[in-house]
Amino acid sequence: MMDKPIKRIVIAGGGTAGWMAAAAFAKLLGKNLDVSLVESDDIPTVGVGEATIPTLHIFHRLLGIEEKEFMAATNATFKLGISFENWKDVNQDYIHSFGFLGQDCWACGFQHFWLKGMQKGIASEIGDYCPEHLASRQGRFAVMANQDLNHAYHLDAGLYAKFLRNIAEKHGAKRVEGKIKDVNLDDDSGYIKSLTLASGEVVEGDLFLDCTGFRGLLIEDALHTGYEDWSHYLPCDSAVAVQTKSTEKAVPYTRSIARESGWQWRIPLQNRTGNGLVFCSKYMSDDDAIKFLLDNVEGEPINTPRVIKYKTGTRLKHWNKNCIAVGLSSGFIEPLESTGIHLFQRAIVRLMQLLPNQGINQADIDEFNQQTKAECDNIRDFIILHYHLTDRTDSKFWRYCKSMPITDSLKHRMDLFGKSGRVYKKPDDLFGENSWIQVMIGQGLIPEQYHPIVDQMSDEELKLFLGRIKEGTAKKVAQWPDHLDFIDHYCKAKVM
Ligand SMILES: Cc1cc2nc3c(=O)[nH]c(=O)nc-3n(C[C@H](O)[C@H](O)[C@H](O)COP(=O)(O)OP(=O)(O)OC[C@H]3O[C@@H](n4cnc5c(N)ncnc54)[C@H](O)[C@@H]3O)c2cc1C
Repeated sequence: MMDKPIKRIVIAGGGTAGWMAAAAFAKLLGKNLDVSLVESDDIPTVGVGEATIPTLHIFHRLLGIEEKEFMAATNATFKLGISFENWKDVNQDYIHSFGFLGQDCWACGFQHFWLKGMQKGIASEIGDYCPEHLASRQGRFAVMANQDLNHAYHLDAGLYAKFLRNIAEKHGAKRVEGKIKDVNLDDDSGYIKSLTLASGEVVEGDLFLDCTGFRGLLIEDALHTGYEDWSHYLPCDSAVAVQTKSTEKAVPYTRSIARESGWQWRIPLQNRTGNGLVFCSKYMSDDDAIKFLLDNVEGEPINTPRVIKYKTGTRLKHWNKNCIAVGLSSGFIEPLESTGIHLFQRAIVRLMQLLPNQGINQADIDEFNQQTKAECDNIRDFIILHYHLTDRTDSKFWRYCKSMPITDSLKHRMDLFGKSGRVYKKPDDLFGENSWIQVMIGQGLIPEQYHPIVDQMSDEELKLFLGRIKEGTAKKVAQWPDHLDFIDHYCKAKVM
């Protein structure tokens, strides 16, 4: 253990994770902490990670970030959910929106009322009862007083890091340019003492955040923490990314299009579109993936496609000795539900909440690792669900996904929903009931029965109940302007 108080935080790496951490520590704890960030201009950031989820609001509120200013600075658009195309089967689509479905009652969720409505032919698709879902389909968006749409953003990752760097430096964080050559450990404790840069400069610290991306220079190369491999559940291990000129109006959702050996993303920004193909190298070569992606983008490419290799899984400990892995150094689940930046933010806020005052103790480390593991396990299950619960058998990749072993926890969730339409949120669940319901139904799992309380309503009452919610949703959404028109007056990018 380390007895001395923590006074110096050293962040290794200046990608999204590094600058998020630097901005948060400098702004929120910087009066008593010395925050420095080491990065090398010679080592590029991974340069992807442009779709977010609504929890980013929490991080921005903590940092006092104003939405309009942040959106204009990062060419951001709004995101109300993800359109999953070809996932259940070829030519079958659904939307996982960030919104709430219909109206629950004390005994059960809205899906039970909807289910009976469908059986009786008096209900329509479940998204008709959710404003975020309907607004996605209609390409509308608005921020209005007393009417908070659950939204996130599509942003330019490079500009976001720059935006956060300004905040970090304004609050006293120091940037050190240089390539980390050696990580120096204390002979007795094995704790990290310092980093030696290629220039010979030595950067000393008390607590080190490893934000060096997939390299994991501190957490793995120096501390040999180990990795839990999830590739048997999440077999995609490669991605190719390319940016293109915009050809159409930016939609307020991410597109995720299932392909023969993986899936393709399309993320619309104000000035361009981010595209990528996530694929499994066992079934597709890098060259084929590049060709496939270029053949399936709209708009002229504005950079050269880049292939990124990874192994899905998680670090065995996210906090080891005096080093905390934040960002891709901590593991990688998969970008399907845009959970990367959320996990960085959780690691940073969790660390600040558990930050020891007088030295590091094992109880804090264990608590941090236990909370992180529970959160990652739940997200992993949610992602596996999309791949496993499919009718697709048209390629080796999809046949593997459909028949692969899944975790007991996911099996239980699927059985519970399939039998009785029930979903329970676990304490560490990032994705709430509405998310699980939309994806399970979207992927084709329709519950066998609805809750008996639904029969308290006559068919006529049920029809009125469902009709009232559907009409109210449609009326509300019809008032909102076109997504891009709204952006134009609300947060138009300064430089396009
Ligand atoms: C294909 C793909 C798609 C993704 N999509 C999303 C998404 O849509 N939404 C989402 O939330 N997340 C997504 N992510 C996850 C994540 O948000 C991004 O990958 C994120 O940009 C990674 O940031 P990072 O800071 O961990 O790593 P990096 O961007 O790789 O940054 C590493 C930093 O470490 C520095 N560094 C490394 N070695 C040294 C050294 N020896 N000396 C000095 N400096 C060094 C580099 O210079 C760099 O600054 C995606 C990830 C992948 C792989």
